[in-house]
Amino acid sequence: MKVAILGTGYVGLSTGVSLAEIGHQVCCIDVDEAKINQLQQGISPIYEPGMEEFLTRNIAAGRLRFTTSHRQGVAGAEIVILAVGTPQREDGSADLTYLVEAAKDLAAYLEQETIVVIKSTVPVGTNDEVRKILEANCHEDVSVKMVANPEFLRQGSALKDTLEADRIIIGSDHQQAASKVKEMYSPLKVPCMLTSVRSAEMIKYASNAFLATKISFINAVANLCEAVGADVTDVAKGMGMDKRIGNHFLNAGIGYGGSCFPKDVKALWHTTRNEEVDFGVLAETMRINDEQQVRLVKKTLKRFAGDVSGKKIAMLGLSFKPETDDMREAPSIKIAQELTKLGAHVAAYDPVATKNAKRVIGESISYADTLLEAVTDADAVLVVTEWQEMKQMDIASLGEVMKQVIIFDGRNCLDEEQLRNCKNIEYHPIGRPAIIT
Ligand SMILES: NC(=O)c1ccc[n+]([C@@H]2O[C@H](COP(=O)([O-])OP(=O)(O)OC[C@H]3O[C@@H](n4cnc5c(N)ncnc54)[C@H](O)[C@@H]3O)[C@@H](O)[C@H]2O)c1
Ligand SMILES: O=c1ccn([C@@H]2O[C@H](COP(=O)(O)OP(=O)(O)O[C@H]3O[C@H](CO)[C@@H](O)[C@H](O)[C@H]3O)[C@@H](O)[C@H]2O)c(=O)[nH]1
Repeated sequence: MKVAILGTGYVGLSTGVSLAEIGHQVCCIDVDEAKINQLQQGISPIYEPGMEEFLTRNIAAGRLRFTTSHRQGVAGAEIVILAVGTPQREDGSADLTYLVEAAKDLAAYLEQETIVVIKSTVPVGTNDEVRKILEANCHEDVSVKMVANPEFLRQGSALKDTLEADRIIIGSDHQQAASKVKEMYSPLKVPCMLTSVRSAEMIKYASNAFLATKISFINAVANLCEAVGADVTDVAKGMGMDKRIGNHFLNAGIGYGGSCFPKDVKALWHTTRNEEVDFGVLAETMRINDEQQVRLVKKTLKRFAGDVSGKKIAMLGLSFKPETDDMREAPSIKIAQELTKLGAHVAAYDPVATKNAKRVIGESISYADTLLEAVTDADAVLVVTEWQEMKQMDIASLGEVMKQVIIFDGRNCLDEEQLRNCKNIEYHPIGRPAIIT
């Protein structure tokens, strides 16, 4: 099938290479010339495991190409997928500016049989609004066929999530269009659910809000565990053994970040307010998350009797999760700001996100080239992102370089056995008893 994709971000690019991989002829379009230049050479503008191999293989096979020209990219496409960003506005609602622009860019090149798929995360009713824009700007003979097809991939495992998704949601009021989109995905052998456009749009927000709520719930349980002397890791394991609860997304830590959960919970909250529907749990989810993101700062401050000024704090991890260089809404941002405000000197290390972090956090903190450089002479270590490198660090040798080995683990990711075998360390996880040797 001939497919065009507008937007080569995490979603557009992952979708593009995956559809090429299963045999479709894919053209990815982006307004960002620098991105397209890189992609044409098989270079991925984002850090995503496996992406460059997929790019190189499919470009070489002639199934994948990149352009800045909407006309060239869309010409002859049976399916056009919109995967542009839908960031949040000041008031928390979804900003649809890019989507509206993309629809206008696309409209003139729509052909009679083209199906338009919205993959971006959009508030309920957006497909109908985009249809109106397309109808107002396309050739008069074209009858616009829309399909809502939200995306559920996670950054860091985007390709695996796309190729081995749990489900594909196809929302359309046009049966033939829905069947065609189902056929496009058929080589993946992933269950497809056909539904209405509005239900498809809602499924995306409800899923993200539910997962975010699960995280805030377990973080609140973690804080309670600390107060009453229980261990949240065991509590989550015991809860998760109940199939009705499930063991996924019950890792307590320093809250959710990233380009999706924070903005999507806010956008859904905004919709509930507009519709005057009471959904207070969303407000609590956001409130708990805001507090949880600075939990490590509070713990550090308490440990140093309320004064961290002049202390060197090593911050291990900057990206919002491992295996990505994305800094959007990463807890590291708030942690760096708060510690700096308190007069601490933060030395941060991340295997891939430093370049992006410098743009977001700026020069108020220092950036180490290695983990060892960050922890040398530090008064405390904060584990902020659970990269493999952090999980595998040699805790026993920290004593040789740090002033004193005090570790605050915001992801509960360090090896307990190793910690217990080390001498003269203090280890403070989230929602679990401290280990002091
Ligand atoms: N990032 C994720 O993990 C993820 C997962 C599922 C869903 N989503 C949703 O998917 C959408 C895209 O997210 P993303 O993270 O890939 O965004 P992104 O910001 O990484 O990429 C969007 C791309 O669209 C391009 N673009 C903007 N206007 C354009 C136009 N008129 N024509 C062509 N290209 C244009 C931009 O230059 C950019 O490269 C959002 O709605 C997001 O909420 C994201
Ligand atoms: O048990 C958990 C699981 C996740 N997180 C945090 O939650 C955030 C989001 O993690 P994750 O969901 O793995 O990454 P995303 O790439 O943001 O993916 C989410 O957002 C995407 C965009 O909408 C959706 O497509 C995915 O299904 C959804 O998982 C990160 O800060 C994680 O550290 C936790 O704190 N505890």
